[in-house]
Amino acid sequence: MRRISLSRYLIEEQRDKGRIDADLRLLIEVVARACKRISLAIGKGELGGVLGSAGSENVQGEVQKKLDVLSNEILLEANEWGGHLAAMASEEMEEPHPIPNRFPKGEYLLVFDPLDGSSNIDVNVSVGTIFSVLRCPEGCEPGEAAFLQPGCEQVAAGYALYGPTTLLALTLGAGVALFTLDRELGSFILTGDKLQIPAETQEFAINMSNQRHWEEPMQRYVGDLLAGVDGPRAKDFNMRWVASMVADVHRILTRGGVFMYPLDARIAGQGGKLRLLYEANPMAFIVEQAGGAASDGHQRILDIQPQRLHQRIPVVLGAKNEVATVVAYHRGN
Ligand SMILES: O=P(O)(O)OC[C@H]1O[C@](O)(COP(=O)(O)O)[C@@H](O)[C@@H]1O
Ligand SMILES: [Mg+2]
Ligand SMILES: [Mg+2]
Repeated sequence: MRRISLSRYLIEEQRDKGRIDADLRLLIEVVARACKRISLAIGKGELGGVLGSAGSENVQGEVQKKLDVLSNEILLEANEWGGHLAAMASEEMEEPHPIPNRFPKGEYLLVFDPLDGSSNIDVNVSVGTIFSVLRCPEGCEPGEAAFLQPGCEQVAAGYALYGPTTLLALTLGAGVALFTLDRELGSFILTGDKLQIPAETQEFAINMSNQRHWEEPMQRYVGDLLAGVDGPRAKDFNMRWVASMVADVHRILTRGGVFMYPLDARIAGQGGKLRLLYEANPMAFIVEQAGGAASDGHQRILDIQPQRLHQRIPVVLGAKNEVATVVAYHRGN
């Protein structure tokens, strides 16, 4: 593998392969720079005064951590003046944030979960940032309607994982590349290319404490996994649950598996737990680009037409054959 920097990788994608234009290249550079700043803030922990609650709630009624607010501000501030965007939207903001008139504007839309896995911050477990890039439709007003595009329209998506090392996974629609932050150089360096998720797996990720609230097909499916070698699946399954989607999806990208956050009776009214535009769609894009699949249990996530900016959906993603099996259980097969 050529240990090239993210900048060099993006220049090659633009100049040699013609996959992206200069604006998209620079936009991703800005997002990566913001992720480096978030990584530094997280690394300081208690010493940087960044742990704990911010004493506020976001639009979805969730208590905001100081790092939720800080990460959102870092991403907003870094991208505002870049000149490549029409607007941004985030988990932490009720409405989209149009680029102020004093800054140059571009034709892209950026939507992000600035800090994913907030419940893990204070216990020093991996968290991440998830982002998705869309094109602002021709002549669009950069309001909510502009963002309501199905995930198959994404032109780029990625996540930063702030773990023992800081990683950046990126897709531009032609495979998934992985970069590791070299802390001395301050650069993301290519350490994985054309990542592939094996079609078969014996590992699943789900919050088992919600079991009694799931719908019948999910109860049956997970019941059959737990029955192991003596059950209908005739093999033993291992289970992992970090409770940071970025970390759980990254494990699947690295060693395979299936990740699920299904509908449960308590959250049925809100459609699910995970957010379509800035959690499910970017992760579905990455997983499909790595040869995996992503479904809400019934249909391909990337085909879903969003109705609202903060819409939630059930998510099943990872190993292609295992996702197909989950869908078959939902069809009653
Ligand atoms: O606490 P639970 O129910 O296990 O849920 C964990 C899920 O919630 C999330 O933390 C939601 O993300 P936020 O921290 O951005 O709200 C996912 O990352 C994770 O998969
Ligand atoms: Mg999240
Ligand atoms: Mg979040």
